[in-house]
Amino acid sequence: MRLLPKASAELARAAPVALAARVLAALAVGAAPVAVAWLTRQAIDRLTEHQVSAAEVPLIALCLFGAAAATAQYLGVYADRELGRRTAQHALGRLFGAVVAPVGVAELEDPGFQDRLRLAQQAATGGNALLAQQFIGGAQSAVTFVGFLVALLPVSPLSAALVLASAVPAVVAQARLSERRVQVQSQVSPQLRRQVFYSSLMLDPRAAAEIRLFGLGPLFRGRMVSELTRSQQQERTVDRATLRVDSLLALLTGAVSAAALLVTAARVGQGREPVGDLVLLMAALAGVQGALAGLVSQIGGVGPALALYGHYDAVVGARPVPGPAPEPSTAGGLPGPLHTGIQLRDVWFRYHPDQEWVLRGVTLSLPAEGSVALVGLNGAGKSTLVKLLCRLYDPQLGSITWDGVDLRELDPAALRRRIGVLFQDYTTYALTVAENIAVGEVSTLPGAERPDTDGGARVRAAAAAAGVDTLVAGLPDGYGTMLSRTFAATSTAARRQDRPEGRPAAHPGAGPDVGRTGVALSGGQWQRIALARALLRRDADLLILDEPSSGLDAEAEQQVHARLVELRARRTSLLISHRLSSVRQADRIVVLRGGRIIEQGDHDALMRSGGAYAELFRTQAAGYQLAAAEPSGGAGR
Ligand SMILES: Nc1ncnc2c1ncn2[C@@H]1O[C@H](COP(=O)(O)OP(=O)(O)OP(=O)(O)O)[C@@H](O)[C@H]1O
Repeated sequence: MRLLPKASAELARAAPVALAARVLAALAVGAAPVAVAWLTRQAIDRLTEHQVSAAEVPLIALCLFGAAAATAQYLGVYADRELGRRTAQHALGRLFGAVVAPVGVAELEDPGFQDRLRLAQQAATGGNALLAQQFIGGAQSAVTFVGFLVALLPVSPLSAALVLASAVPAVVAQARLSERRVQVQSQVSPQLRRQVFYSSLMLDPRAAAEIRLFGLGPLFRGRMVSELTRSQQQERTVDRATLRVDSLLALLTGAVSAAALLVTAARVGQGREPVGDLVLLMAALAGVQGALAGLVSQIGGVGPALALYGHYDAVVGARPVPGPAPEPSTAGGLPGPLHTGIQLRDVWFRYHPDQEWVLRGVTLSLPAEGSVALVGLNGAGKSTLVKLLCRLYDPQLGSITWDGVDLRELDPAALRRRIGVLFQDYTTYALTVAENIAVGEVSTLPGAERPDTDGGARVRAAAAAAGVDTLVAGLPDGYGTMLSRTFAATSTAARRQDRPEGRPAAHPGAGPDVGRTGVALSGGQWQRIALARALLRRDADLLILDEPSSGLDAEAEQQVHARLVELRARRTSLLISHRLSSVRQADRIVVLRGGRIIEQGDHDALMRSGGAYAELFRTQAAGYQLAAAEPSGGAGR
C-alpha cells in the first residue's frame, strides 16, 4: 500500500482529466441508488397518503436523477477507456525508455529481470489503468454502501449493524486472498513467459521451415498449452478460494436481509410503519449487498494491481527517464579522435559469477590506424572481446583504455559514435533497405531528431562500399523496398502496375511505403546490408567487423575483402574471421584460445613460427587443395 501515493501521482500525471472525470462519475453513480431509493420512498409515502400533487416533486427528481446517473455511468465508461489509453501510452513510453537506457545488456539476459519486465509490461499495458479502476470502483461501492447503511439506520438499525458486521470478515478474507493472488502472479510469470516464447516461435516465419521439417509443431504446441495449464492451475486455486469467500458473504447478507424484510413487512401489515419504509428497506438491502460484493472484490483486486505497479516502478524508478530529444549524456568524458590507440590490460571477463571465465587476462593493443585481426576456434572469446570494446559489458578485472582513458570513464553514447561495428549476430530489421542501412547512424534516418541533410547520399555510399548497390538497384522499390514480407500490405498489385519493370524508385532515406510487398533477402544479401550499416559511420575511429563475409559466395567475399582492405587503410580496425585468407593482410594477427592470447604477429612471422596459426592456416589451405585435386563431377554425385 506504500506504493499507492506514487501510483496515484503517476496516474494523475498520465491522464489528469480522465482521472478526475472517472472519480466524479464514480461518486455520482455510487450516490445515485441511495438517492433514488430515498426519493422512491418519499413518492410512495405521499401516494399512500393520497397527496398526489406532493408526490410530483420526488417523482420528477427521480426521473432527473435517473437521467443524471445514466449519463454519469456513460461518462465513467468513456473516462475509463481514455484512462486506459493515456496510462498505457505514458507507462509504455517510460518503461521502454528505461529498458533501453542501461549502458550494457547483461540485465536483459537475467531471467529474473525478464520475469519482472513481463509483469511491468502487464502493468503498463493495462494494470495501471486497472489499479485506478479498482480503486475508483471501490470508492464508488463504498459511497453506495455507506449511503444505504445511513438510509437503513432509521428503518432497521439492527440489520444495518448486522450488514456492517458481516462486511468485516469478508474484507479481511479478501485482503488475505489478495496477498495470495500477488504471490501467484509472480510465480506464474516464468511459465507465462515460456508460453509466449513457444507461441511466438510457432508464429515466426524464420522458424517455420525447421518446425515443419522436423515436425516440431505438435511438440511446441503441447509445451505452450502445458505451460498455460500449469499457470492456470495456480490461478484457479485462488479463484476457487475467492468464490468460497464471496458465496459465504452472499449467504450471510441474504439471511440478514430476509430476517429484516420479514420483520418490517409484519410491522407494515400491522400499520405500525409506512409502506415507504418497506420500499426503502428493500432497495437498501439489495443496494448494500451489491455494494458490499463490489467493494470486497475491488479490495481483492487492488493488491495484485498494486503489485504489478511495484514491478513497473522497480524497472522505471531505477533509471532516468529519457526526454523526447536525447541530449548527449554527461555521464562521462567525451572521447576524442583516437590518437594513440586502444589498450586492453589483463582483461578478465565472465558473463555470470557462476560461469567460467571467457577472457582470462587478455592484454592487447589496437594501435591507432593499425589493422588487427583476431582468430581462434569457436568459443575462444572473440565476439566477447568485441562486446567489451563496445561497452555492452565491462570487464570484471583489468581495463580497456581509449587513448589512455578507461572506457568506463567515457560517455558510452559518445564512445559508440566513434565505433562502426558489424556484429556476428547482426539484426535484420523489418524496415526498408534505406532504413536498414541508416540505422547505423541515427541522423541519416528519415524523421531523425537532428537529420543529416546528406543522409541519402551517405546511405548510398555505404551501400556501394559494401557492394550492395547493384542488388538494391534490382529491388522493386530500390532503397524504399521493405525488407520483410511480414508487413506486406494490401494495395501492392495496383501499385506495382503503375511502375515500370525494375525501375529503382525511392531515393535513399525514403520511409517505409505501406502498400508495397516486402521482399525477403538471402543470408549473404542481408550480411552485405549489415556491412553497409557498419560502414555508414565513415568517420568512425574504430571499425570492428566480426565475421563480415561468413555468408558470402566466393566472388562476393573476394570483392568485399578487397574493399575492406581499402577501407581499413588509415583507420583503426579489428577484423574477426575464420577464413584465414582474409586476415593475412592485417598488420597484426592475434590468436585467441580459451580466452587467452597464445600468439600474435603478422602473417609471415606467424607462419614462420609454425605455431597454432600456421597449423590452422595450413589445415584450411590443405582443405582447398584437396578439393581442387578431387576428380571433377565427384561433388555432383
Ligand atoms: N551472452 C552470453 N551469456 C553467457 N555466455 C555467453 C554469452 N555469449 C557468449 N557466451 C559464452 O562465451 C564463450 C565465448 O563466446 P564468444 O561468442 O565470445 O566466442 P567466439 O570466439 O566469438 O566464438 P565463434 O567463433 O563461435 O563466434 C562461449 O563459451 C559462449 O558460450
